[in-house]
Amino acid sequence: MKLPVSRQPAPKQFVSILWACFGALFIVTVAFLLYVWTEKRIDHANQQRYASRTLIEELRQSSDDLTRMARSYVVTGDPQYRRQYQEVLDIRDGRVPRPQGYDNVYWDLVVDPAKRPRQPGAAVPLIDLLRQAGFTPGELRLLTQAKDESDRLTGIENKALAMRDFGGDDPDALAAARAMLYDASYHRAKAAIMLPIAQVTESVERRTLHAVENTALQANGARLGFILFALVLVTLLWRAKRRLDATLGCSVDQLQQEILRLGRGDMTEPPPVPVPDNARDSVLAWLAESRHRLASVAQERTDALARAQRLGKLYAALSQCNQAIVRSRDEQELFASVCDAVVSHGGMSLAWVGLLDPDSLRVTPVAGAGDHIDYLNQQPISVDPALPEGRGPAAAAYRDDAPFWCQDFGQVPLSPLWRQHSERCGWRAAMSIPLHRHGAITGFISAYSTAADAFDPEVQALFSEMASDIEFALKNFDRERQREQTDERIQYLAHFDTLTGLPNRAQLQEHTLRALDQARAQGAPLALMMLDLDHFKDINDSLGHSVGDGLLCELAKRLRQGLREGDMVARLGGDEFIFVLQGAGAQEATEAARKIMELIAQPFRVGMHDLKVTASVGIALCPDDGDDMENLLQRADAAMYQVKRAGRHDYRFFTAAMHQRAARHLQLVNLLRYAIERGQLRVVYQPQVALPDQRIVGAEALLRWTTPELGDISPVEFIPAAEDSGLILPIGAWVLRQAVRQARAWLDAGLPPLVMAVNLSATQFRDTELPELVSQILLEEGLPPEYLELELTEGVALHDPQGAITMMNHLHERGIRMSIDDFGTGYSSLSHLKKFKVYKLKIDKSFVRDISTDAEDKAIVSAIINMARSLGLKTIAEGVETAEQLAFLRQQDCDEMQGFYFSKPVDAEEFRGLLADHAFHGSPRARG
Ligand SMILES: Nc1nc2c(ncn2[C@@H]2O[C@H](COP(=O)(O)O[C@H]3[C@@H](O)[C@H](n4cnc5c(=O)[nH]c(N)nc54)O[C@@H]3COP(=O)(O)O)[C@@H](O)[C@H]2O)c(=O)[nH]1
Repeated sequence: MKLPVSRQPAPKQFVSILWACFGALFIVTVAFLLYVWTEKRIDHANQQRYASRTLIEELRQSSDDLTRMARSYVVTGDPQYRRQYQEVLDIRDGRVPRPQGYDNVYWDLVVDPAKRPRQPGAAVPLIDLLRQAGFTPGELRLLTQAKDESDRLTGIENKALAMRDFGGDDPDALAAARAMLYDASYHRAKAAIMLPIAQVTESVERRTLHAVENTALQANGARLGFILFALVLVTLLWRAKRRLDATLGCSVDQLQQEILRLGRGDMTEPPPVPVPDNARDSVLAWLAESRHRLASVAQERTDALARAQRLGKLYAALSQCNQAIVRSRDEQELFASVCDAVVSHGGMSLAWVGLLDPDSLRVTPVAGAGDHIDYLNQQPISVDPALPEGRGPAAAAYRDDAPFWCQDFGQVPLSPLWRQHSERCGWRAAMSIPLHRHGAITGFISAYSTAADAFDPEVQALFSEMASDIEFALKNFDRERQREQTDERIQYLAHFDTLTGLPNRAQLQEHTLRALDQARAQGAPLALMMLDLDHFKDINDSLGHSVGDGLLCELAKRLRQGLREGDMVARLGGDEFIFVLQGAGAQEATEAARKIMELIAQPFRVGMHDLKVTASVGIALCPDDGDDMENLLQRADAAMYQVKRAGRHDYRFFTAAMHQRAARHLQLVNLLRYAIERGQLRVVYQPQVALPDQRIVGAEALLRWTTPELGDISPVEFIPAAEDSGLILPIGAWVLRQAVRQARAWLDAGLPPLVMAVNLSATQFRDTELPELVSQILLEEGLPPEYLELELTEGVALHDPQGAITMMNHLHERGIRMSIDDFGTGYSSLSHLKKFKVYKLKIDKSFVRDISTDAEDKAIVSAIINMARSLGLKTIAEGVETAEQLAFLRQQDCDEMQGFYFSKPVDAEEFRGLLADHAFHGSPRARG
């Protein structure tokens, strides 16, 4: 790895010195070699001097030896001397090898022949040795001269020797021979030999000494140079060492120690060899810096590794969290798993999840894992900044609605409370992330670490991802819970009535089937009872549906109380309830019905209202009236219907007669289906007369139905059947068209204009198509809308006052008049009446019937007329049959009347006659 070294030692000076050292070393070496060479030359000169002297000495010595041997032989006659003489001569002339050490042993040979050294050497003539010995030419010439003189002398000696050999002991011969060796000529010859030898010896001595001295002088010079440059070298080496020390900054050993530490990867601080102040640019400083950088790199690597491990753990925690999301069945399990994962895999000291109460701003821990978990129980946690416990990590996350990261408690100003906790638990870092649900903070996931800076950006990203995964899981839990609730709701709706909580039709059916099976199996009786509140519709219409619903709920409670063990009460809808009484015969059913009616008889408190209600109850028995649910229901219904017809507030058992009535109802519905197409319907008209002058001002269209099978059938009977079967819509439209068409016809016939009143049933009035239908018929039949009046019963108008107002407004906008029929039988309030777009109230004939005799009816009729007047409405009294009734109505300023007193409903032709008659006579005429 290349280190970014800012400062490096400059080794240039050291290198220069080092090169100088090498140079000096070279010179020292050369000087030394020179010195050695000169010393060798001195040795050589000395050797040459010695060799020269030895050869000269040999020449001189051999000459002397020859003289002595010759003289000894001549004097003694000893042949040994004769042989030795010859031997010396042979050696000198190179005829026999020269013995080793010949120069200094020769005399010994003479003394002891047994010990003569005879180590052979080379056989070289002395003259050749002299020539090779490096003598100068002058010297060699002198030596050659000496040798030549010696050889001449040898001739004399040989003559003397021969004389001794041949003369024997002859004294003359001896004397002559001796004279030859001792005479003056011999001595001159001898001197002629020694003189050149002496000259050469002197010359050689002088010359070789001079050479030795010269060479010694050169050797001294070389030695001096060697010493001088050796000193220079030492100086340079000392300087180099100084420079090296300065460059290194420490000793080489210390440097080696440092490098070895570096090599071993030992980066501990502080370094064993401190960097002196004056060595800031040294190798040691560089090494220290490099080691510091390497230590930083190593630390970074260690940190990165630790971070990678931490991230790895957190990824494992995230993975665990995701697995928990998939596996957890509820939030509690999820939160616990997530906390476990964060602590066991994410390396956190503590993790917890708390839920926020948005009202109190309290955070309640619901799951946690790790050390110091007791803290969660001991310490109340809040996000309210006004409280001391409301200034922790969760509060910070809540304040910003964003993750809160505290990297070091030591660096963050904490409230004393949180500082105390962090010190006690050893926490250094903390985080809290808000968890959202439905767009609002629902809680927090928080974690604590004993390591500072535990939440670097990657860790933060992981925790944030974990939090969004948890939010995703919460959303899923919500969806799942909603689905379960929906399923439960569906289940509930499938089996229970939502308003009262009683079993519904489905559950009733299941229960009844089981109960019937049981009854059949045991041969036991069973009673099925149907209850319907009397005039419940009026309560609904007049006091509103909420009051009606409240009443039904209270009623349901009471009905439940009246049940025996094993019995069931169900609500079929509206105010209709069914009882299944197991094991009940007529006696038990009667007791049950009475008990229930007594319970109902007690007033009900619903909101502000004290309501007194009664009920009609029909009872069917199994097996007498049937042994299946459908039959029993039908028959209980028929019995209850009969109670209603008979004036309500009673109970009745099913009888055969009821069965007939139910059958007739069914028959009517079936026949009514084809009544229009079979031409069985017709419309009759009853005049409406103005009271002041008894003019016919209107007509009420009333439907009549005659069948071949059943003859005339009263609208009182077939209109409810038409309502029940839905046939009232086509039939009502047919009536409307007939009436409008008739009104147009009368107008076209020139008869006085009148208003045609047509009854509207509840179903027709609730039909949103009604305004369009009416307009269309008026348009098609060509009747202006002001000639049409739609009669709506008070009950229908009050059933849904708001809907009635809307419908009336629509009709009013089209110019169609509305009136309220059967007024007085309902509970119309003035506020409603004011909003109803009606122009006339029709006083119900039940009040008119007794106005002559009943003071209460008089008062009611009078009140209705006055109220209508105050509201700007007209009044018409129906069912006027007598002159007394008429007189009272006129006295009360009632506007119009309708009744048998004037005319029964008649067909169109007859009505036309009435109109013509009336127009002609201008006065009323009672009809029978
Ligand atoms: N939705 C529709 N309802 C209709 C239609 N035709 C009739 N009806 C309603 O049927 C009820 C019975 O009607 P009906 O038998 O025709 O009786 C009407 C009159 O004959 C009767 N009346 C009139 N004057 C007298 C009287 O002096 N004495 C007496 N006992 N009865 C009398 O009143 C009936 C009219 O009542 P009302 O409509 O309230 O003015 C009845 O409720 C009809 O509304 C139809 O086409 N559609």
